[in-house]
Amino acid sequence: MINLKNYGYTDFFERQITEKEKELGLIPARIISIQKESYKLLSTHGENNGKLKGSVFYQDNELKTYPAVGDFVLIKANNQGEDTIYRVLERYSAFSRANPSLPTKISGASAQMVASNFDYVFVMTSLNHDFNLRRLERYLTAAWQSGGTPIIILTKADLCADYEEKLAQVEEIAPGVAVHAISCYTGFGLELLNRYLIPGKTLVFMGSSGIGKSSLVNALAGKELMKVNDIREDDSKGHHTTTYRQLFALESGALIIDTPGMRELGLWSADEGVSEVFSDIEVLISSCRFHDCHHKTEPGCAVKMALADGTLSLSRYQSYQKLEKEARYSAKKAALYERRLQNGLKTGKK
Ligand SMILES: Nc1nc2c(ncn2[C@@H]2O[C@H](COP(=O)(O)OP(=O)(O)OP(=O)(O)O)[C@@H](O)[C@H]2O)c(=O)[nH]1
Ligand SMILES: [Zn+2]
Repeated sequence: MINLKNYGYTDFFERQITEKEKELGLIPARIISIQKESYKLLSTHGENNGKLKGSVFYQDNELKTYPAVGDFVLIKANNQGEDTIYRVLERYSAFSRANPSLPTKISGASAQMVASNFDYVFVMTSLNHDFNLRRLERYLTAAWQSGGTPIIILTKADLCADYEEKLAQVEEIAPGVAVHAISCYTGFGLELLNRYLIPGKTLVFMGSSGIGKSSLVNALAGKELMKVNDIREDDSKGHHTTTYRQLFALESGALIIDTPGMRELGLWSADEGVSEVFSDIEVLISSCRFHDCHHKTEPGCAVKMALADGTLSLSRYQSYQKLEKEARYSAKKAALYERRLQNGLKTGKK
């Protein structure tokens, strides 16, 4: 019999099951892949296909949370055919695709969830063409916001003569985040990643196409689980090779989620994430003489001073301003939507 604990099931989920649900005979399962409308599940009964319980999911479209890969759901197991999915248990971390008109916080249904219940987010960029600190900041912001712990992975170290300098640049923009330079070709740096391959813990990968995600998955697995796309190194224009959604276990007992949606993540709402990534700037701001300082002409402005003496680079400050503005914008949208939703509920409309 399968022990769901080996697949990340914890008390956090167990506590969410009501007495009534237990009486109904519902049991937990983890979603391990989704293809169109068809779900693949893992429960104590083993692997099976599942379908949504229609009466629960289709009537209440706006508020229902649809399952994503990584979710723990409650099912009625069926030994003859498909299991029936009753509901999605609350997630401790999640990524969803950008949908600015329907913020994820409020509507799990419309903002498409692409992965959930992961512990580590491998934020990846290659040390050659893809290397871009500003993009890394955006990924990092989204990673913090997802609820997972970001780990930065700089790939293709074998193609970069000055990787130590780049590593230092990354450490500067990512205070408190572990940064690893690796090469899947030479094996350089890979053994240091073993510390994240903990039984029952789930990993996701974030990064542009062609930076070596599949190669890393294969290296960690010790065998070819993912097809590696052979792109020419001189143009770096890989195309998406992974077209199926999956959650699978490595020999170490760690779990990996790799879904196509993870590869298309944008940055939509970064409210909490921004202060994590730019904590140095937030510290500066808090030491401006005026608490409502605009960091323009005010005397005693710590930001202006840091910009002047070079402790804060202009590009980093500009990137902070941009993300902070986006975060404020999406927070406003979220609030507006929430108000509309509540008004709708009060008047009985949905
Ligand atoms: N030089 C070098 N090339 C690498 C390394 N890792 C991967 N590559 C190459 O980079 C290309 C892309 O690798 P993939 O692992 O398919 O990258 P991916 O991020 O999974 O790409 P998508 O599936 O398109 O998202 C392939 O040609 C790999 O052989 C490395 O450590 N060093
Ligand atoms: Zn100021």
